[in-house]
This record gives sequence, structure tokens and C-alpha cells, in this order.
Amino acid sequence: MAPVGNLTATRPLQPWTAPTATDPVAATLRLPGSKSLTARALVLSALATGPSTLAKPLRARDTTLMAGGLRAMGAHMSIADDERWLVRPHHLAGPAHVDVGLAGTVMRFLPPVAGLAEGQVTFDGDPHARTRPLGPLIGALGTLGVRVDVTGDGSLPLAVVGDGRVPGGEVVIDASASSQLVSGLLLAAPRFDRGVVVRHVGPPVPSAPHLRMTVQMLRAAGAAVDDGTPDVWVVEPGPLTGRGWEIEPDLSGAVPFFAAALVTGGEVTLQGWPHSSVQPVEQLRALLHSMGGDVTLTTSGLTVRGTGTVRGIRANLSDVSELTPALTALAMLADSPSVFTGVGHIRGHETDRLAALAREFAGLGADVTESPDGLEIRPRPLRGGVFRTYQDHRMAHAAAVAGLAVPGIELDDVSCTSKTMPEFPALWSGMVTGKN
Ligand SMILES: O=C(O)C1=C[C@@H](OP(=O)(O)O)[C@@H](O)[C@H](O)C1
Ligand SMILES: C=C(OP(=O)(O)O)C(=O)O
Repeated sequence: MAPVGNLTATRPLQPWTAPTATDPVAATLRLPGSKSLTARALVLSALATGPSTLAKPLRARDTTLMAGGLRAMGAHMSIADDERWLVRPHHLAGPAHVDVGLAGTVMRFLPPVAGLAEGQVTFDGDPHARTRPLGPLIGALGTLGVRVDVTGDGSLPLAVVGDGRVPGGEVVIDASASSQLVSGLLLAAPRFDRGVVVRHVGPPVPSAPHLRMTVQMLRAAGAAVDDGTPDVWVVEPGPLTGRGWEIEPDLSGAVPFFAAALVTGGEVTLQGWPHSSVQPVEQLRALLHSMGGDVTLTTSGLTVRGTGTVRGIRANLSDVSELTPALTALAMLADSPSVFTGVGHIRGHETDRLAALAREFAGLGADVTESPDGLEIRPRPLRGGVFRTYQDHRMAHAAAVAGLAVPGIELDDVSCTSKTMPEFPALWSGMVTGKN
């Protein structure tokens, strides 16, 4: 595996003072590829009948762990070139070990793949990964004919003991804790003997756009998928074809930069944005618009302009739950209160994000309350101070956004941004100082 900088769980803490903006930002950025697109493209490529390429993939901790996990099971991965990764499918077999790090994608997408391998594949990750929801996937795999040995309490560590084939069939799952529990089953399902029928029963599945992305990418790889009935997904058995995947820039990673345009009354353009995207750009456009920004797609890219006044909003963030930290920081700097709902499940993300956001912003003087499924924010002046990131890249994004307007916000550790964007601190400082 090509070195990717300091991406291990044992990386030393890297304190960082969030830079304050003295002028409106004016930046044109080329940001790394989407984590979610890269993860899916890697899995589908490893399960295909022929080779695939990924153009402009994301090189970050989560995606190198995904490539490493697939490689451990036998797939051939050439990922030294930043612009183009090559995946050659190969017979999948254990014994193998998959380090999931803290990546939800790796811990939910690869156990179903391991069911297709011959032999034992063990899974474990960072200490906090052991607390992230996995039980419904383990149960579903059992129903579909995959042996999963679990030593913990419905979570990591676990071992999948495969015999090279998965019977598949119908399964009922409560995926309210994470859309990834469904995506993981669907991505491997074309290779199951009978495909899969996944039926969700329970509170709403969050992050619906990520499920649409899974379905679109499966279809692009040649799978027959029916998602016409709400909460039911049918994947027919059949071959997946190798292909060239064009990875779009990461929209979620771009959001803190866009937020900077709103906070400072500046303008940020994300270069290389496609005319048609599988990421939830319309939902983001509506949210940023209601918070006082203007989002346009031009020949130079996706541009966000701000006025310097941020408006508070009331919004259900279920579709874009991973944006909650950056939007919370924006809401802290708004001219009126905000109420965010629909994101109870982010208590099971890299950290309990609702608790962590409430605690850390309260430490800077904020008036914020947690609800079971969201946050209520009543803006008032913040002060500098220590902001703990809990190994969560998006906590670092939130602190960076607030730091634009509040001098002296000291992150205990910014190295957590290596999960999805190792270059975040440099890109961010470059944007604020105008050196991008
Ligand atoms: O499938 C994916 O690529 C993702 C799905 C979402 O997970 P949840 O449904 O757990 O929110 C999202 O938050 C995560 O960052 C990426
Ligand atoms: C929730 C996130 O990641 P994961 O894929 O690890 O769930 C995220 O990136 O915000």
C-alpha cells in the first residue's frame, strides 16, 4: 500500500489553532474525491468480472483501509498513482484480517464481501469502532446464510467464516442506525446465489441520498436493482462488470469551505464539479440558501457566495446527517436561532456528535441544547478556548468554521481530518490566508 501520510490510529495528537478570517475568503479549490463514491467503486470493482479503474479517487484513511481490506481478501489493488487506481478482481479467500479503522463504510461494506470469500476473515478497528452499530448487519448476514462469529456484543471484533458462496434471499433489517447497514448488503448482493430482498422495518433509515448512490452505482456496474417500494431493495443475482469510475469531488468535505463563504461574506468555488452528480447537491443548495448563501453551478465549478450574515434555520438534516457538525458551527454564528432534527443516529457516528457538539460549543460560551434527535442553537457571542475533536474529522471541520469568526479556538487534535481529507489543515489555512 502506498504511504498516505500519517493515517494510523496511533498518530500523535496534532494541536491546531483555527485561523481567524480578517477578510472575506475568495478561493477556488480542487478538493479530493468523494469518500462514499471511492468506497463503493472499490467494492464493486473487487466483485466484478474484469478490471476497473477509479479516476481521481480519495486517498485518505477510510479509503486506503477499504483498499487494504479488499487486498487482504485477495483483490489486486494498484493505488500508488493519485490520479488513477486500478483494481483487478481475484478469488477472495481467507485467512485475512481487515482493519476497519473508524470507517463506517469499511465495517459495514466488507463483512458481506467476506461472506463470498473462502476461509476466515476477521474484522476489528479503532477502540471507538467497537461501539458503532453493527448488530443488524450481523443478524442479516446470518439470515442470508453467512456464518459470523462475534465475540463482542453485536459489534466488532468479529469473524466471517465463508465457503466461497452466499445463498442470499430475503431479509428484514432495522437500518435506522445507519444507511450503511443496507448499502453493505446491496453492494455484495449481485454475487449472492439468489441476490437479496432487503426490507427495512423500524424508525426511518437516515442518509437516503447515500442509498440512492448505492443503487445508482450498482446499476452502473450492470446489476438489476429495484428500489421502487419504500424501504425495500431488491438486487437480482448476476455479474458485475469492470468499468472506469469517475470519482466526483467530495461534497461533504467541501461544506466547511462553503460555510466559510457564508461566515465571511466571501466566495468559494469547488472546481471539477460535474454537471450531473450522485451526491445530494440540491439538498445542500437549499440548506445553504436558507442560511443566507447563494449556490450556483458555472463552467468553473460549484460556487457558493455569502453576504456575511448567516440566518438561523429549522431543518430536518436526516438526508445530509454527516453535515450536521459544519452546519452547527454556521448556526452558532447566525443572526437567529436554529433547530436541527432528524439526526439521532449521529450519536453512533465517529463520536456521539450531538453530545460532542453541544459540549464543545458550550465550552466556548454557546447556548445550545441537545434533543434526542438534534440540536437547538441560540446564537450569542463565543470566546476562544480548547475544542476537543474526539478523533472525529467533522468535529474539526466545525471548529474550523467557528474559528473564522472567533479568535483562539484551539483544537486538541486536527490529525483526525486524515480520515477523509489529510490535506484539510493546509487547504483551510491557504483559503483563509488567500494563498490557495
Ligand atoms: O454510505 C456512505 O458512504 C455514508 C452513509 C452515511 O452514513 P449514515 O447512514 O450512518 O449516516 C454518511 O453519514 C456517511 O458519512 C457515509
Ligand atoms: C459518518 C461518517 O463516516 P463513516 O463512513 O465512518 O460512518 C462521516 O464521514 O461523517
